[in-house]
Amino acid sequence: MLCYVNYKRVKRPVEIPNLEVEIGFGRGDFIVKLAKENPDKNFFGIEISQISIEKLMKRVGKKGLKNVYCTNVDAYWGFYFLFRDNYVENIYMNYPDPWFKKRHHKRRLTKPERLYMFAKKLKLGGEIRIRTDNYEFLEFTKESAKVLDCFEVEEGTLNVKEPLTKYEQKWLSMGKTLYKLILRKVKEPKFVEHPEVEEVRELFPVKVKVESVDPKKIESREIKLDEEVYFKTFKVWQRDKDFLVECLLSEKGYLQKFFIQIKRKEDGYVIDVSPYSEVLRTRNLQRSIQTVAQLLS
Ligand SMILES: C[S@@+](CC[C@H](N)C(=O)[O-])C[C@H]1O[C@@H](n2cnc3c(N)ncnc32)[C@H](O)[C@@H]1O
Repeated sequence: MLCYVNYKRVKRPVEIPNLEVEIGFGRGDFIVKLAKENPDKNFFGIEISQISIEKLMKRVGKKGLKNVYCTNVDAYWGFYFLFRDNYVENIYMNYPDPWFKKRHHKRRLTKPERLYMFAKKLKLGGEIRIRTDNYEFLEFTKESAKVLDCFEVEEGTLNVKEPLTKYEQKWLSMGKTLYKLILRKVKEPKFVEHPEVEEVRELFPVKVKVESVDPKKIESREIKLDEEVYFKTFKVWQRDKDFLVECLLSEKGYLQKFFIQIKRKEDGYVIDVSPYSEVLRTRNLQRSIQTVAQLLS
């Protein structure tokens, strides 16, 4: 959930001083070590794996660390929504998925549009510190950095005495060569086209004047709302005269799962996002509510 950090609601942009961010912390060994060794700094982990989040929070709680934050979202959108420009002191990526196949390169964390977002939010003089076992990934990242034209680049092989993370341990035990790549921000990045999501101040409920609701009209539908914007409905639950629709909205890769409620009123039904769903209010979320209304009427 985007507006939550450790299940506590946070205001956006995040106001946490001396902040460093680890992307894809996995088991969390590195971020926990950093936090213990640097009590005067704060560390923010971004992970798409919910299990990793749960594990990190448990560990942080047990150790009583007060300087670790984390959130469960894709790193690009985490940076996009949470941080101000020129805010983050350093960014760490340890052994990001290399996505070997060419057709999967678009998933790489360091493709230009993603690196652009990380660079924008990084302070001048701050560094993106990457470790990888995959030289081709390192070369790819250097190419992206060239496009942005805002980094001083430093690279080399790693001489590791004590493994930092689970993956580092794994690659070392296999005798692999490990590499480091440091991208130091020395100026603002050149503009690169990147995905954006339009937020709105409020979502408005939509009224439909129908006698009854036929769940078949709204169940298991997939509707393309725009380029790279898909709205899906799944199951519909009925409770007395009201309904709840399970929904998914994918906007340029930013995913929201939520429920839409359809409430019986005297002269028809009112359709709105369920108060039990935590959502980011976007233009396309409003269109999703309108779409359900259209399907019903
Ligand atoms: C190969 S593992 C490395 C884990 C850890 N850094 C280590 O060295 O042991 C990659 C991690 O990145 C996370 N990840 C992949 N894509 C991500 C994304 N777009 N945003 C945030 N985390 C991501 C995965 O869930 C996984 O935990």
